Amino acid sequence: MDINRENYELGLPVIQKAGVAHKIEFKESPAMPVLDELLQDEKNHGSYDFIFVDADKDNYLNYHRRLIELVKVDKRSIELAKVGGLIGYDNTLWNGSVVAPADAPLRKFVRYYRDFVMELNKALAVDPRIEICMLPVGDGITLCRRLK
Ligand SMILES: C[S@@+](CC[C@H](N)C(=O)[O-])C[C@H]1O[C@@H](n2cnc3c(N)ncnc32)[C@H](O)[C@@H]1O
Repeated sequence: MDINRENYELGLPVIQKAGVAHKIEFKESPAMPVLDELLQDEKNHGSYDFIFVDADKDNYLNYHRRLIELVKVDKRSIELAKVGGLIGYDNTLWNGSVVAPADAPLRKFVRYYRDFVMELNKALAVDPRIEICMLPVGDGITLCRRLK
């Protein structure tokens, strides 16, 4: 899912070349309502083997709640990721700003999202339902394996 179809279409030739286009159901939409829609269908609960999150950093914790935390819907507790499944959060080093001194000169958008990324990193580090591994590749990817 992506709010911008053009970005999906940019990668589509590679997806087609790999012969996996038939496995993709693209949704042009903000992620949140799509996740909420997925949560409405019981067959999606705890069913996802792998989820990759690479969108608006100020919503990562909201996404995390829908993917792994127990969201209460009609008094039932539900979530999307499978036990044993993986969630990847991209940009968790956020241009290195997460370890920069508070007064470091940062570009405006880097500074704006830094606190959100740091908040996510802290929440993931103490979340007992997952084990995490931060890969220092690119802009940092944190892999979370759902334990329970
Ligand atoms: C850094 S790009 C990554 C795209 C893709 N993962 C890749 O590596 O090519 C971030 C993407 O998030 C999308 N995006 C931003 N806010 C979003 C939202 N609220 N819901 C869904 N997608 C969003 C943008 O349109 C953009 O395509």
